[in-house]
Formats: sequence, C-alpha cells, structure tokens
Amino acid sequence: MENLNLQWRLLPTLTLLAASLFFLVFKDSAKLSHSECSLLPYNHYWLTSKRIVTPKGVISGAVEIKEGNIISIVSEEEWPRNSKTEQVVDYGEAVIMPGLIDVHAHLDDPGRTEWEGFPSGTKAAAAGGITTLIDMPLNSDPSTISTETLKLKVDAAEKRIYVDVGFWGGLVPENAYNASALEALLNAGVLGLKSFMCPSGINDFPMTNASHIKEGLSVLARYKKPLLVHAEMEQDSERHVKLEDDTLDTRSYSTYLKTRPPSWEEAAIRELLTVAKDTRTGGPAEGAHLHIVHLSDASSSLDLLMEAKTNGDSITVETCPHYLAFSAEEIPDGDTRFKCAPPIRDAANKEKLWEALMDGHIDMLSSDHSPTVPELKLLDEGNFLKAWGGISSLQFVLPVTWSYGRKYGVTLEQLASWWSERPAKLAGQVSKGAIAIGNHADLVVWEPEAEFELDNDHPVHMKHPSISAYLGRRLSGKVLATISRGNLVYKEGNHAPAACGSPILAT
Ligand SMILES: NC(=O)N[C@H]1NC(=O)NC1=O
Ligand SMILES: [Zn+2]
Ligand SMILES: [Zn+2]
Repeated sequence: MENLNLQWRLLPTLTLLAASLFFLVFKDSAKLSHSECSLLPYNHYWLTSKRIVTPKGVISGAVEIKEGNIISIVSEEEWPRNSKTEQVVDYGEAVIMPGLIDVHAHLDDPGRTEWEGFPSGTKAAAAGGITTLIDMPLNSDPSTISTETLKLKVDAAEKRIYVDVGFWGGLVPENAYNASALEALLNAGVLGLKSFMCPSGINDFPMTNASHIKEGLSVLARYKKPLLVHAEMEQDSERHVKLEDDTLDTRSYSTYLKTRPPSWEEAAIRELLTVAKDTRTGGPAEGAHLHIVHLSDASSSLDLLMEAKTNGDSITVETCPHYLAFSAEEIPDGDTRFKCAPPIRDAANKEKLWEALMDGHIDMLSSDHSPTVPELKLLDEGNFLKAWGGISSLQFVLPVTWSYGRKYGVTLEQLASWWSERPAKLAGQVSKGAIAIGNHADLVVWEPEAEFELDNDHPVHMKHPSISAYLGRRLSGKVLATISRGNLVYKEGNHAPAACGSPILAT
C-alpha cells in the first residue's frame, strides 16, 4: 500500500520529467540542422540598422527575413515594434547591404584543390561579405567545357560551399563549332560561357579567335546568356625570343609590364567588336551579351567599349580591385604577389579607371581571385616572367574597393550597384543583387569606418594567405556578418559549422 502510494505520488513528476526530456531532445534535434547552417537559431527574424542600402536609397529601418527570403522592408517609423513576436538583431549604425556577387573567381575545384578549393574559397567569400560567387571554368582540373566536366564541378560543390556558387562554362576551339555540345552545356546549367583571346596558362583551356566567338554568340543568343572574354591578344610575334633574352631583369616589374602592353587589350577588343555587333537589336545574335573581364587599360580599350555601347552592342565591362588599388610604380622588385594578367599599369591609368568607374563607363567589379600554391608564385626567386599570374583577394574586395575609393567619393549605393545589382543581372540572378521584397536574404553587414591592419593576427580565410598582395595593408570597412539565404554564415571571424550554400544552375 505504502509502495503504491509512492508510485502514484511520483507519477506526475515522472511524466513531467519525461515530457521535458522529450521536449529538450526534440527541440535540440530540430535546431541542430538549422544551427549547423546558421549562427542564428531562428529562421524568421528582423534585422535593424540605421543604414540599410535599398534600391530606393539608404534607409534607417528594418528588414524582415523568413525562411531564406526578404519578406518586408520598413523604415524606422513604420516598423511594427510592438506587434512582433519574432527575433530582432539590431546592427545599430553598421551598414546592411546586399551581399556581394563575385562573377569572376577561380576556386580550382575539382583537381587543383591544393591551390584553393570550394571550402576554403567560399569561407573566404563569406568572410568578405560575398554571398554568391560564379566560378570560372578554368584552373580546376578538368576545365568545365562539357556536361561531364560540369557534373564533376557540381558534385565537388555538394555540401562543400558556404555561400551560393554558380558556374561559367568554357568556350574553347573544341566545342565552339559544336552547337549541340554548347547547348548541352547550357541546358545542364552553366550561367554563360567564358573564353580567352590569348593563352590562358591552362593546357586544357586553349584560346579562341573571333570566329569561335561568333559561333558561341549565336548559340548564347538562344539562351539569352553572356560570353565573358579575357580580352588580350598577343601582338608581338617576337615576344618569345624577347622573353628568353637573359639580359632581362626578370625581378623588375617593369620588365613584365612591357611583355603585356595596353595594345594587347586594345587589339583584342577591336577584334571582339567585329562580332559584338551581332548582339544588337535585330542582329544575328540578338539576346547574347558580351562581357569583358578584368579591364586594365583605361585608354583606347575603354574608348572602344564606350563607342560599342553607343552603337547598341550588348556589351559590359568589369575591372578588379587590384587595378584600382595598386599601380606599377609601387610594385617592389621580385614581389610576384602582384603579378596578374592583364598587368597592373601606372598610376595615371589607375586614375582613369576610377574616373571611368565613377562615370558609369565601367559597369561592375569582380575579384578575379586566382590563387595558386606559393611555390608557383616563385616568391623567393621573384621572377615576374615565370611566376603564376593571379591575384588572391576574395576576402578583401569590399574593404579594398571602399578604402581606395573613398577619395573619389564612392557611395554605398555605388558599391551595391558595382558589386551586387549589376553582377546579378550579368549572371541572370533575378532573386539576388538587391535588398528587395521577395529576394533571397543575401546580405552583408559591415562597418565602413572600422579600420584594421591586414597583419598576421588578422584571420585570413584562404588556403595560402602568403600569396595575397593585400597582406600588410591597412584597410577600412570591416565585415561583421554575412547572411546567405537567411543563414548567418559568418560572424566576426567565425563560420557556421556546415557548408549549406546552394549550387546555382540555370533553369
Ligand atoms: N588562368 C588564370 O586564372 N588566369 C588569370 N590570372 C590572371 O592574372 N589573369 C587571368 O586571366
Ligand atoms: Zn582572365
Ligand atoms: Zn580570371
């Protein structure tokens, strides 16, 4: 009797205990998957700040995010402070901008993951406020030039990307005259094609001529997709003889500069414009679009592009932060971290690039993040002619653009246009590129006024920080948080535990 009584008395307590245990276990397991993708424990919340960069200007207010999308944007006065039960993250004076979209990065995965790879590359992107990255078809092994090689890319990206990643396909002589192969590649989901007008430095990615490009454009027209072109054309047939001249000072940057003069860019663009006219309204490739990557020459090449736009060619151009931050005069002897193609030119050219960007003649920016292993940068030997050409910068593009652009009066709206809105359009991403209702909640939160030293104490998220030309610089503009499809994927030095970015395939 005594025993029975005890049982009855304990029963409610036991039930309560079991229920709370069940609740705890259940709640934790429900939270687990979400919490692995995000450093925030909720998927319906508000972000507030005094500086939110919207297409209608910078507002003080709040952005409501639910299940990965932006569902409302309100000014401070309209914010329904009292009626909400959702969580609020207040960023105070920090700037909330659309996440950056980098349309030009080489993540070298699969096949050259010792150079970078999807995990380290997309962690660098997240740490830099980049929420979408379009991966170039070369420097991985194999290059992305067929449906089979695209599948290898997509498989390599699975569960290994911290932000969204799309893919450009390669236009090479092997597929240029094979419309059905190009169509298959486009049907399989590449966002457009990319080709080179000079040797690419990668054996399975040979260069194309104007005739290949014309063919490519005619296919792209049917898909309304762009062709991105590395526009440099070798001009001097004696160049190789010159390169073998052993009286050359290969540690001097000016030696390298002379091997790739502005006339290479000009010649390539002139050649391209013979086919670019096909893209005009009523032209045989109407619907296709040409995009010149990493313009360095701000003289004749730029004049040609401006003229083409006036004539109605469907053409845009990007430049990269390294052409806006550095000038040839200041590159130290032997410092091959600065080697890239086309080369960084003189200070006067840099001024003209800024002018063209501010005036809207250069449409957008991209990183051209092109890392390698330190051994191939030949940092000890410092040979500019033999070192790998490519700048490593993915994590720093926002503070670099801002820090070097401030003296030209760069605005937050311009940053959003160059780094988000226009790149989204180029890559055909209608739900990205702006803080707008219905868009993916892809955002960067940053403090333009915060300065930092890129020294050894700074957490750098790339495989080989030693090859980055930005190390040692003082920059302003600190990324506090990066939100990708509503997930807080990066916060003050830390990444979400799981790689939950989505591969972007064209539909
Ligand atoms: N293959 C490759 O990444 N090349 C890039 N590097 C560079 O500096 N310019 C390029 O086009
Ligand atoms: Zn290039
Ligand atoms: Zn590139």
